[in-house]
Parts: sequence; structure tokens; C-alpha cells
Amino acid sequence: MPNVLIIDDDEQICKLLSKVFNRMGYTASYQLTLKEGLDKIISEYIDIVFLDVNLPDGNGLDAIEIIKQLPLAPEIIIITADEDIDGAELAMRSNAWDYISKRESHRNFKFALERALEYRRQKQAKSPEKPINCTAIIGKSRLISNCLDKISTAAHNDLPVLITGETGTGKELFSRAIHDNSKRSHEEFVVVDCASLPEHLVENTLFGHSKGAFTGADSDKTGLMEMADKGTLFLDEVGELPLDVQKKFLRVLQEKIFRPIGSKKEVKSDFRLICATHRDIAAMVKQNKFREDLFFRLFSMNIHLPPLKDRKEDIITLAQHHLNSKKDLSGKNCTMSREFSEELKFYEWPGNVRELINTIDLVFSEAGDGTTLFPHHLPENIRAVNIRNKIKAQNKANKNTPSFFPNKKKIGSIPKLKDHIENTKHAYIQNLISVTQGNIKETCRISGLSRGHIYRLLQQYNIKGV
Ligand SMILES: Nc1ncnc2c1ncn2[C@@H]1O[C@H](COP(=O)(O)OP(=O)(O)OP(=O)(O)O)[C@@H](O)[C@H]1O
Repeated sequence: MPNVLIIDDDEQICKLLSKVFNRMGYTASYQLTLKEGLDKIISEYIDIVFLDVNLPDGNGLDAIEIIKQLPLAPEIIIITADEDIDGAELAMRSNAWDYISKRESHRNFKFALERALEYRRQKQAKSPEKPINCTAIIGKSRLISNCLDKISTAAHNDLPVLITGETGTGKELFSRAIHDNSKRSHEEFVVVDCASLPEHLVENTLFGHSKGAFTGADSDKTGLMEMADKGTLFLDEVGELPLDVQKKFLRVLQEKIFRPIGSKKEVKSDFRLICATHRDIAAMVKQNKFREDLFFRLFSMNIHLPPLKDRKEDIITLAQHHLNSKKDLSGKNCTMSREFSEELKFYEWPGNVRELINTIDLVFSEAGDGTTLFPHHLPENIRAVNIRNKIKAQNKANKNTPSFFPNKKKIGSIPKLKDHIENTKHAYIQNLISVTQGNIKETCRISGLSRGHIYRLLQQYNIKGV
């Protein structure tokens, strides 16, 4: 019989939902704090968790990551009293099954539970994802592992894929991985960079032209769509595709036939389409800058690549991997000092993996004959940004810490040592949580405290955001 767990600090809601779920024939139980809820998930087999966002000892959304890492992780349905759009989006991006408001009726809760259970049954019955070969993709974080699972799914079907993500997150690399692992891998992977093509050349480049189609067209030219026949067409920065070309392109996707400019003959091309963009295409649709019909066509499968700052554990793996390949080329074996690694992890990497790789290249040459990398080898801009952010975080922490011996004249304001230690502890943990952006694993590593100890402190000081 499926096990359902409700984690919510509102006992009335817990009791009500438990009753509803028990009546449905499931075993339902509840916990009122995040910590107790997590303990239960760790120690017992749970199929579905209804997880509140605002809990007294933390934020349910941040716990999704911890839960998803567990073996046989339950499906998560986020419940909240507030209509929090950002929270709902974060829940979906973190791979939660659903997001449901407490204001919804029992029927909706029952429906959400039935659907999640059906999905879980299918998932457990499904044969494991076929392995794919993508040694070029480095990273072991849960976020990247999720993306690799999607790559595997995409490689084994033939649907259009839209890959989104900030610049340098690996959109082209992941697109190639889909192609290389697909049944089309022996055919061409044709790249079209829509951002670098002048508007008047886009149609010509994609569709090709026949001799005499316009002044200067002194021979037939094969378009890239034709070249991609039986292979994959990769439209990089698809958001830049001019609206009139979007219309013609949609027809090609529907009919797999098109006419080169000035040609009387139609040409057939059977390509698989992968698109990439760093833009918010849904917002562009609302602003009439991107065709809605094409958007729906492209969006049949979306893979969102997370920025490097959200998967800090990949930073060192990527840096180390790149240093190893440099060692293979040059023979010089460089190692990263602990302080250097800390600086890499602290930086936010707006240019993502591309910026990290370029930085390692620079640092490698900056080190000259030296074989240990120190923060001093990093480019000035990175060190400047890091120091600025560290001071900001420190100042924020100091605001919460009463200044010690502020003024000799105000001797009476000096706190008792016990209170001072308590305040400092409070400020320390608050600051650390803000610097690690609520990453408990990282918080444990830096502080040297156990996970349980951290949760106790968070509860004690009523610190939210974890
Ligand atoms: N996970 C990864 N493992 C190894 N290398 C990576 C990874 N992600 C990105 N890279 C490398 O980072 C660089 C940038 O990747 P890529 O060009 O695919 O990014 P992009 O998202 O398409 O960037 P842009 O939007 O600027 O075109 C490439 O050298 C790529 O090989």
C-alpha cells in the first residue's frame, strides 16, 4: 500500500489530509517540522511527500534537493498557503512532481496524489534509461545529472528539443551529445548561428537559392536545411530568427518540404531539429517577437542547463578536468591550493563554463613554472568581485552582531560573555547560510558541523531560507 507523508506545521491541515488519504486506502502520516519530515523520509520508504514551503525550521523548496538525492526518493508535491509564482517555478525546475495551493479543494489533492502515484508506478516499471556516451560533459551535480537523463531521453526519440540556459552553460555541447547518441549520429550535425547571421542572409543560408534568384546569385546554393537531411539541424540562438523566416520555417517543420529562393522545385529534407537560446522565448511570444505556433512546436522537449553558480560542486570538477587536459598537452602538472579552490567556488561565473575554462587557461600561463595555483594567479576582475562580495556578506553579518566594546563611556552596554557568544553564533550561521545560498552540504563542510547540528541551529535562531 503506498505511503504518503505530509510535512506541514499546520497540524489541522495535516490531520485533514491524512484522513482524506487514509480513506483513499493509502497509509498517510505527517510531521510538523522539516527536520522530522526529512528524518522520516530517510528512515522509511515513502512514495509521495506533500511538502509545505514555509516550515518553522526551513524552506521546503530547498529540501527538494536533499530529498531527490536519496535512493528511492519519493515524488514531491509542494503545498503552500501563498500563490508564489517564483516558488512554483523553482519547484518545477527542481523536479518536484506538482505544486498545489492549500486553498484548492480535497478533490484536487486527491487527484494530484493519484496522478503522482500513477507516474511513480510507471517510472518504477520503466526499463532504466539507456546509457549514453558523453564523456565530453563534465560534472556530477544532481542538476547536471538530471540534464544528462533528459539528454538520454532526447537521444532515443526524434522530437524537436529546445535547450535553454545562460551563455557558456554548454548548450551546443549538450546538443551535440544528443546528436552523437541518436540514430542520426552517422549523418551531419549542421550548426546555424542565428545571432551572427545578418537578417537578410538568414533565409538564404537556411533555404539556399537557385541560380539567378537575385543579383549576384550566379550559381545554385544548397541551404543548410538540405545539408542536414537525415542528420540534425542545430539552430543556435533561435530567438534571433526573423519573424518572416519563422513562418516559413514552421511550414518546413510541418511538411518537411521547402522551396529554395527562386527555385521552381521543392526539396525534401528530413532533419531532427535542436534549438538553443539564452533568451526567455515565452516572454518573447508575449511581446509578439516570437511566433507562438513555432514556440509550441519547439517546446515539445525543453532541457534547461543550470548556471554554474547553482552547481558549485561542478566548478572544481571542471577546473580539475581542464587542468588534467593541460597537463597531458604540456607535461606541467598544476595543482590547486585550497584557497584557490575556495575563490573559484565563491565566484559567480556569469560566463559559466566558458569563463571558467578561459580562466584556468589564463591562470595556467600566469603560474609560469610554478605548479601550485594560488588566488593571486586569478585575473584581477575575479579577485575584485570576490573581495567586494565577501565584504558585503561580512558587513551584513556584522550588522547583526553587536559591536564588542563599542565605546569606553558606554561600559554598561557591554554584553555578558554568554550573550555575546550566542549573538556571534547567530550572526555566523546567518552569514554562512547566506554565503552558501542555503546549501546545507556546503554549510556543513565550511563550518565543520554536522547536518543535524546545522538544522538545530537554524531552528534555534529561526533562520529561514534552508
Ligand atoms: N558540462 C561541461 N563539461 C565540459 N565542458 C563544458 C561543459 N559545459 C560547457 N562546456 C564547455 O564550455 C564552453 C562553452 O560551451 P557551449 O558553447 O556549449 O555553451 P553555450 O551555452 O552554447 O554558449 P553560448 O550561449 O554563448 O553560445 C565550450 O568549450 C564547452 O565545451
